[in-house]
Amino acid sequence: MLVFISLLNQVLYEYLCFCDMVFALLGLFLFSCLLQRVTNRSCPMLWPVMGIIPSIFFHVNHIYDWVTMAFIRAGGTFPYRGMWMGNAHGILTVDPSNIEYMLKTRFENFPKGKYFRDRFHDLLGDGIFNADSQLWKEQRRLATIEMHSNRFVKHSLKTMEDLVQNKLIKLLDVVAESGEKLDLQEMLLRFTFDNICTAALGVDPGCLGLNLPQVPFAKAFEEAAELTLIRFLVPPFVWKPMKLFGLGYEKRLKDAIAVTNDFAGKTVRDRRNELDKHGNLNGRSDLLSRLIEIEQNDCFSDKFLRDFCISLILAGRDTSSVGLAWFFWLVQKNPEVERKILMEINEVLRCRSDDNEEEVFTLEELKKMVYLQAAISESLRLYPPVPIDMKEVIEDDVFPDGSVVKKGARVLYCIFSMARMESIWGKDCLEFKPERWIENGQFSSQNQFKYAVFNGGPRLCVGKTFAYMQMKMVSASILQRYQFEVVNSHEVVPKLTTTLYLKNGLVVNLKPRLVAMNSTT
Ligand code: HEM
Repeated sequence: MLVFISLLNQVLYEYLCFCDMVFALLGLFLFSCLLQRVTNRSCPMLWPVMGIIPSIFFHVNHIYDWVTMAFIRAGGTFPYRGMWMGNAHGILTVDPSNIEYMLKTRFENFPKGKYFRDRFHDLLGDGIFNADSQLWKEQRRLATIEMHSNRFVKHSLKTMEDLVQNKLIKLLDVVAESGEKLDLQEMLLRFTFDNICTAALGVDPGCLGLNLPQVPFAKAFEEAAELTLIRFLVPPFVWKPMKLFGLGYEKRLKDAIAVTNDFAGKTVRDRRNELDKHGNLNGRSDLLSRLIEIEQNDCFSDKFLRDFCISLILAGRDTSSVGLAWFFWLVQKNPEVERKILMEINEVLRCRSDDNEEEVFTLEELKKMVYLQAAISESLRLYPPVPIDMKEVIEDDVFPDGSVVKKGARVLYCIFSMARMESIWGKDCLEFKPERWIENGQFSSQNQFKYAVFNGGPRLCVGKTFAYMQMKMVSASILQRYQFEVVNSHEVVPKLTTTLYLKNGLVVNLKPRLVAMNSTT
């Protein structure tokens, strides 16, 4: 009996000790939460052990709205921390002076960094989109010279004209005639993939065929890009062994990257053979051919050329199509803006000489479309294709607003939320208002760091001119010919990923625009 009582005592004692420990931990937890709330009231909660993760988890269904409110409450910048031992820490900001400091003033201290590079290296290698320092500098120099040359501008305009006239319009005619619904975003994604491949590689993959074919290169590219993003969600101690042993999604990623590399690698080899055979590539103006022609003493390896092209395709593939999809949605919701765009197109067409039978627009005509440019810029402001971006910190630093960052931290800047800050865009920041881009009848551009849609500083998007030309050509050609209506029950919400896709696409009904273009409706 005595033994039994002493055993019971022992168990009771250990139970009470355990309860004490649980209560002590709970107390500590509550105390840390309280301390956090008291000392950092205006910033999102950083939970003990889990950091900001529970806050994100609670708001995941409306994360953009939540983070925007968090910026407003915090005055533009707040600190974050990931899971204990995960080494993720830094700040989130929408403050234009911080962004200028990071992207321009202290550019060298805020590279893309190892975190980004490690995850993207299998797909992008050392391509411009994934490189820093010297490796980046040389590619940037080449890209800037070639992409802004008259030859490339003419070539890209020609590729856009051909695609719009011979494929996009034909496809949309068929759909409009059939009366079937159409996912406009899907169609635009196909368009921009064909367009960037033709411009960069000189090869049209044919995604915009009338039967909307599954193109293995396009499918593999899309899969490789999507699966790479999983590496940002799972910790390295999970994805690295999976990669090593070829398990799960890492196996699919490896296969998709192999298809992508084979296609791009073969294109590089074929082009070199063509040069050997004919002695020049005069008939070709795509970027790959230009680089092969200007290189001296074979200084670019096949891998360098392949990586360069793959980076360019990744950067120019979905950004403008996603931007266009949001643009069409906003225009449909704002008939007055649509009316003004049509008036402008009409005016441009009226100036054409009688013998101009062109079905698409010339560069000069696109340049005249000031209101369209303003409407596109305004739609990119509200729905930036790259909604959030990130840089790594090399050395401890202090931002203009006083925020301190430590070496190894990461700075995230939320371009989506910037558009919704009264402090940046004024009281009407939430309105779709192309007029804010027009001064004395001319397009008036905004400061790069307030409008960071195309990034800013030395790493400003190198495809910006291309993107505007493409978006103006496509939107003017479509609006000129068709009326469209987003189907009634269709839910338009952003997808949670690094590019701001419409989660459910943009499903519309198309009708030929019967009203003559010299009318304004
Ligand atoms: C609306 C369309 C576009 C938007 C909003 C956009 C936005 C951006 C942004 C935010 C970056 C910086 C990314 C970073 O460093 O983290 C960037 C870089 C880049 N973009 Fe674009 N882009 C667009 C279209 C294009 C197109 C069509 C091309 C190619 C023809 C292109 C080529 C590039 C390249 C090569 C870079 C890397 C530049 C560098 O790191 O020096 N972009 N773009």
